[in-house]
Amino acid sequence: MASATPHSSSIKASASPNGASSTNSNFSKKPNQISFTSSINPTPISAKICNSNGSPGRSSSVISNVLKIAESTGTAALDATDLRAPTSYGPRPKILVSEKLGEAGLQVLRGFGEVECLYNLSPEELREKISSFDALIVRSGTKVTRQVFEAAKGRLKVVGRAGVGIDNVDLPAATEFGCLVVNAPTANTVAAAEHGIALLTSMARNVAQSDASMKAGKWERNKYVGVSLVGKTLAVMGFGKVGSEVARRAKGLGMHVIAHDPYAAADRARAMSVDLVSFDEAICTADFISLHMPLTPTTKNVFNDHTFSKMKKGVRIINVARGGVIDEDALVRALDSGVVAQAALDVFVEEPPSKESKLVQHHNVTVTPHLGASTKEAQEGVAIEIAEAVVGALNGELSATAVNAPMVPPEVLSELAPYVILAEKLGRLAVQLVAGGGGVQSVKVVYRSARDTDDLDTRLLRAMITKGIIEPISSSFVNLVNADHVAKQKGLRISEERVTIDSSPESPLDSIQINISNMDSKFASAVTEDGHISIEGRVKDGVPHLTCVGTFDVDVSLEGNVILCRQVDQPGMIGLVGNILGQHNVNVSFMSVGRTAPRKKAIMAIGVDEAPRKETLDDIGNVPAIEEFVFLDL
Ligand SMILES: NC(=O)C1=CN([C@@H]2O[C@H](COP(=O)(O)OP(=O)(O)OC[C@H]3O[C@@H](n4cnc5c(N)ncnc54)[C@H](O)[C@@H]3O)[C@@H](O)[C@H]2O)C=CC1
Ligand SMILES: O=C(O)C(=O)COP(=O)(O)O
Repeated sequence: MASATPHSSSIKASASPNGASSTNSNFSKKPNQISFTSSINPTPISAKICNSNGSPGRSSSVISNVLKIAESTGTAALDATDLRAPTSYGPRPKILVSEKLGEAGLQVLRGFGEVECLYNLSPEELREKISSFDALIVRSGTKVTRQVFEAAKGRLKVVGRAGVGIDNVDLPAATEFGCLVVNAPTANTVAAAEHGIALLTSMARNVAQSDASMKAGKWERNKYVGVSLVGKTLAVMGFGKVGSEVARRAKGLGMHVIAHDPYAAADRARAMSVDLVSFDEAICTADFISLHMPLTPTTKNVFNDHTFSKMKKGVRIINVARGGVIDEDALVRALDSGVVAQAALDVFVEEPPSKESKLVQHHNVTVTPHLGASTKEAQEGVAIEIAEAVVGALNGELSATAVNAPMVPPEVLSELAPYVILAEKLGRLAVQLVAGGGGVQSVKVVYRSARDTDDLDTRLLRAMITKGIIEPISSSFVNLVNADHVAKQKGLRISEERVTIDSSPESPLDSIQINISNMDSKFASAVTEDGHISIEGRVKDGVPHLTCVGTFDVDVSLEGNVILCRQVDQPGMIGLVGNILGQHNVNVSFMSVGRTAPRKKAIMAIGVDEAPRKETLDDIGNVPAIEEFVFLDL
């Protein structure tokens, strides 16, 4: 075999409309196309793919991990099991439920996997046990820290938060470990809003304090004179799901409602006759302030000495969001000074707070032990919502409530399914064309599509290209959750370019091209004039095809592995190589030849079911007309 030779810049493929021709075992020649039918299975099947040593290797997950191929129909159904860690959980995944979950949700989980409910685990116990589980379901009481993900040793694939707030889950760590986090964002909205209103009204009328007084044998009618709500201004801080439900109910009580939320749409507020105002205007003008923003680095301690000092004297504060948005010591000071007349709190920086907490003990403070979501109805709803999300995620579906992965609607997903396989396979092929394999730093992906730019979500495709490029050359496990993170860690920069073509926008993509810059190739013909290793693929009848290598057009379905040969175009080459493979019991699934001109240089792309042994490849290399060749393991 001749070693890789410099690529001729004048090469231009031209054989068929796409410049390629395919071969057929019976060599029946169609104009510009010969199709090889002896071992072709036109429908994608879950192919057993072997490593070069012939054993089923990690590459076998290429198809099965990304897609479940429906063998009976030949249609590909997306199963984004790349959300899973590489360890397999067998038929019954194990699910740890670490806090009380509604029975209906537990039933959904039990129908799918082995469920263990272990409430009140200490952090140490959780870390000890977590590596035996594929999924963890928590509420607000379990801290899912980086140490938990580390202790999971790659087995934990999904954390389900049975509720809204995910501040108890270390999201960056989850993402780094490729663990999907899903929550149940809607089922407890009404419960939380109702609790907010309960706290508002009971605080205004001293219900809790007077109840305690009566139970202590007293009758203190003059002490517990309350304040009326009607006509008072309520500032809703965070006009999201809970905040807007609180606003709606407060309006029903005759209150004037204003809201502050930097991200809320003004027309949604207007439709409810709520004025969206600045933070300062909200806190300076309100008689009551109800907190409904998430705890984030920006909202942490946003209510502090400084902001309390701006409030109207005698303001009343309700918090059913998160304790951490208030500096609790500052609130005690504001209560003592009378700036804040009363507070009603469901949530605390530390839960449970210490028994000596001055805030909890304060006579002007009403407290509940994080009960916002605790209605029967909400708990059943949340349990079902999270159980379905976790089961879906373990089944490899992309979740609509994913917190750390793109949420891709099912219709987009099914349309993109074959392109997702194509993207990963092109990534795998491209990196194997690099001399030495590793060290790839800069990849440009060109998507040709007739669709508008915002009508094509390429995040999935980019993630799968990243996976394809990184996994064959490292021990990293890449999925949709951690693809960008792993790429960054490896110093791999993937830039994307969209080329709009004049064609039917019915299919989302015409082609995907991958270009790797500044790297030598072990197959010189894959290098373009401007020095990139370049390959391109398309989806044909739902099946991914390799359609261009360097400047040579080819056409090989990417269902098995691929051998690329560059040779002098001459009669008998297809038969010669086909014979060698046949003699070595290697099943050819597809062959295609792309050439510059008759009897000049040609590239033969051969799809093979099995990985050829070294002797087979040596025999191919010994064919005098073959100038270079490469075996690419899919
Ligand atoms: N006490 C309890 O049992 C419950 C507490 N919650 C908590 O209530 C909070 C809100 O929940 P949802 O309404 O379901 O969430 P959501 O996401 O629908 O609403 C949160 C809103 O806060 C806004 N926001 C973000 N940063 C803000 C800032 N700096 N200032 C003002 N607004 C800001 C967002 O734009 C969003 O509109 C969450 O923190 C959640 O954990 C929710 C349910 C039960
Ligand atoms: O959904 C939320 O954000 C809540 O705070 C509810 O918490 P819980 O599930 O009751 O521990």
